[in-house]
Amino acid sequence: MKIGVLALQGAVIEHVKSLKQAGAEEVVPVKWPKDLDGLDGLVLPGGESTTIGKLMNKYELMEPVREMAKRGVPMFGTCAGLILLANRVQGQDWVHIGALDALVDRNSFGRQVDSFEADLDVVGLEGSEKYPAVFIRAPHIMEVGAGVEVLSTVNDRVVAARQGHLLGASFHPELTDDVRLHKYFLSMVEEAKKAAVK
Ligand SMILES: NC(=O)CC[C@H](N)C(=O)O
Repeated sequence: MKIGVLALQGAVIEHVKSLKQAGAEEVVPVKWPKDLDGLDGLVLPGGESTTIGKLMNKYELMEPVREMAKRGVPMFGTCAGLILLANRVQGQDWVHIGALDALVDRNSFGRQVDSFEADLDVVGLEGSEKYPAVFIRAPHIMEVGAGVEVLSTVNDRVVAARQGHLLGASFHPELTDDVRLHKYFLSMVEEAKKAAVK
């Protein structure tokens, strides 16, 4: 299993570590289109979505990543990565990858609480302990399409969701020691691989 982490800006090394801890055999940083070759899954880290989007265009990664999403390669977008993955962004007339059927609102938790932690119930994770989530100038999901499963909410706001091979979270799972969400993503990658073999 080979997982890529988009490495243009943001929390890259932390995702690499978490993925390895969660059991990924090979994790590679993605900077150039050739780095996408042979990936079984791709993580889109947090940072600043406008900047990452611009860099994806500059490094000619946007089109191939869109194609991969269409082909069913599993992708996990966290924070800015969720914004990159969404097919609608509130108040913005453009999208980036545009794959996850969701309307996302940027920086939606207000200035005074730009960063906070919350213990969440997340559907599909191992065990019954709450998941410690770190939110940094985080987006939230305002609406989801019919094929999207809501995995977690904070104050009635959707902060994690899945649509088949696509996973998105408002928070930063790579900044905690709890790697259950990364494990969950790896299980999606396994599923996709099995489906492809059949
Ligand atoms: N921590 C983050 O990734 C913040 C996301 C950032 N506020 C954006 O809109 O892109």
